[in-house]
Amino acid sequence: MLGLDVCEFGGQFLELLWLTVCYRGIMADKEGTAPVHEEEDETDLNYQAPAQKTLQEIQELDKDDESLNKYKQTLLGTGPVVLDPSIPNVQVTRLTLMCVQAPGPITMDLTGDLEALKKQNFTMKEGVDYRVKIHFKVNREIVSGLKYVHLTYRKGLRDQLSLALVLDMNLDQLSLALVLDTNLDQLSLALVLDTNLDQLSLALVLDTNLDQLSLALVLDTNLDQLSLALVLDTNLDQLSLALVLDTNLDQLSLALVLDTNLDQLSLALVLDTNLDQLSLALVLDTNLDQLSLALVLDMNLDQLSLALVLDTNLLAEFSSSLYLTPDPVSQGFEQAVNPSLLDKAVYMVGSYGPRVEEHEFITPVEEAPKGLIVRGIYHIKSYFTDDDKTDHLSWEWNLQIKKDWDSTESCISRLGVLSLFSASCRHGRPYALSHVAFNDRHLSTSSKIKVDLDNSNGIAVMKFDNPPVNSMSLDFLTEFSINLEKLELDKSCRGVILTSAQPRIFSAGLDIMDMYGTSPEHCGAFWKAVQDMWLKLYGYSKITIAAINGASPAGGCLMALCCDYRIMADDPRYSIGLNETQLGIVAPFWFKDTLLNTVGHRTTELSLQMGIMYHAHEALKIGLVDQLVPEGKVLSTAVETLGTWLAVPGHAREISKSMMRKPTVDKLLANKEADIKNFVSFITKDSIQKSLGMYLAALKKKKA
Ligand SMILES: CCCC/C=C/CC(=O)SCCNC(=O)CCNC(=O)[C@H](O)C(C)(C)COP(=O)(O)OP(=O)(O)OC[C@H]1O[C@@H](n2cnc3c(N)ncnc32)[C@H](O)[C@@H]1OP(=O)(O)O
Repeated sequence: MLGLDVCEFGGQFLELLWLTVCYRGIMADKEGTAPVHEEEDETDLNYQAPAQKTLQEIQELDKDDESLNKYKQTLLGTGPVVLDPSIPNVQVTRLTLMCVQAPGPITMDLTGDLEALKKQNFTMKEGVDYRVKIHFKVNREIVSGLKYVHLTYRKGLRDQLSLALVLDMNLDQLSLALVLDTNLDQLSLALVLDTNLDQLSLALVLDTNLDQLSLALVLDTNLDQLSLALVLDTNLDQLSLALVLDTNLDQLSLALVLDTNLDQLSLALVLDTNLDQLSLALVLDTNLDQLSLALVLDMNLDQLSLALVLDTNLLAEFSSSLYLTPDPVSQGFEQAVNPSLLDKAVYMVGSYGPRVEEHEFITPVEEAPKGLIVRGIYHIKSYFTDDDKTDHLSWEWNLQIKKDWDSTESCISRLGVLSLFSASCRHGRPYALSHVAFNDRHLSTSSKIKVDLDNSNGIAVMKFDNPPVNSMSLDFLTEFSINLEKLELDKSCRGVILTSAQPRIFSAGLDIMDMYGTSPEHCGAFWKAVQDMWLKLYGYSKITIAAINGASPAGGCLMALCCDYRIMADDPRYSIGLNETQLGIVAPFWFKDTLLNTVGHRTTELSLQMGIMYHAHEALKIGLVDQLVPEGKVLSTAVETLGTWLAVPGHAREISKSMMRKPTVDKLLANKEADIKNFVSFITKDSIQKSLGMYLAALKKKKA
């Protein structure tokens, strides 16, 4: 019966989706002009827009079908929410850089002065994982094929550095020429030294790119003759070095040390001659990120000293105490200073209907670039557009990649919550209050988790408050991991209790809406957030206790299983278990391992195959939970229990925990990417989507 309903429903739903696609054509006529993206490639798909339907026409279709109407509401919204035609149909309100490791949220307000944003730098630590989240509103009409385009330019980029140093001394003559030319791929150095205290010549030519290094050094002196030749040639597999040196006519010493591998080249050249003294030391150290050059020259025919220290990341700042002449072909230098397009990212946002609440779109996880070479300021042009190139919003901003975050204080103050932070400090519970303030102000207009740290005992209580059922959406998971990480770093926190602020439900597990009908990119980002939550919680160094005050299926059970101890409300209405198979999906290996490590092999086998939800007493019997207490005492018992755990020597407890759990954690760490791929390919399968759809429909039907 359910199957039949779902089939019919599926057909209608597909029709609805199709009509939504049709809507594109209409929207193109109604909105503003297209932004000019010079850098954007055009692909003509010869697409013929199907017959157009208005929002009203779509809403009229099958209007007696209740379940279809519910879906229409989800997809299309309830209808226009802003009638005023002077207000744009699509309003982009915020962009947030979501990063678990960030000391505070990185949010830009897009409803204010966009010009001011151009001058503002948003700091990101190199190498961190982040996602971009965009909030936007749709006011009147369905908008289709939304896209977020992100063009990244390097600001102040010097992808070329040229240095020429010419020195000419005339106390019996010394000439030195140093030419250095380097860009990201190539480094060329030529050093010519010529001195006429009865003649010395030195030429050093160094040419290296990522694959090949050539060095030639020729030294020639004629105070009763000295010759030196050094030839070095190396490529990816090979290094050749030839050094010829011989003289003792009034003393000359030369030492050349060259060390290179694919990532690094170090060269030290020391030359010492005593024909009334000349000393030269050249130290060159370069890798793909960095070039350091030190040249010290010391002449003593009435004395000349020269020191040149050059340190550059091949891109940005460099300094020299001597003449620094740009590439003679000044055009090259000019070009180097101008920003150049480094990257273009296009994210398909999708189609959305009018709704009072804001929609949000989150990009897949990206890794911030890492290394000295990439640190610096990037200029970003953002476009919120669609297939028809309507310019819903374009703005510019700067992203600064740094070795580390700005200090917490400056980061928070930049976001305008410093006053809240200091106010909370005055109340003696700096973490909890500042954090709550920070959540209220930034993480979302509706914080999904309340954190309260009691400084008198070091116990933090995290209360899930994501109505109606504390489902773990991408936002929830991100907020959870950030909170957990902050508590881990907070020395005044000694243990964490997880519980729910919602009546009768600890957590309904993963938010099915994040897995049903969403893009593969979204599924990937979502799954990464699930993994991160698990990795953080299962491998958490501090004591964790689950105070399970309600139903706890699937992901809710997993979260409880990650804790060190589980106290459940003794109420027959509440059940707990990994019930994934009941949804037609398979719990991944790390869900299985977490259960296995708690209740043993046989129980896990039964539990997973059957997707069993255990009532509180059964859960206690199989060891899935450790203690049952009346509902009103769940939290206080958790606090008491944590107190007894805190009496155990912390170091020994922590090592024991790690000893037990590390192999399980390592297993996922070693397979993180593959696990994401598996999940995405599994969850996006038609048959799995159908199962999820049926499960959702059954949930709703049960309610009806
Ligand atoms: C390789 C793949 C591995 C994937 C792993 C997945 C692990 C998971 O966690 S999957 C999620 C599994 N969760 C469940 O099966 C729980 C389903 N929900 C329930 O059993 C019940 O909702 C409840 C016992 C938690 C609460 O029952 P109650 O009667 O109080 O509330 P309902 O009327 O059922 O629900 C209210 C509302 O919430 C929606 N909802 C419930 N659970 C979820 C969920 N997990 N994700 C998204 N939405 C959920 C439910 O549909 C209702 O929505 P409407 O008000 O719109 O009808």
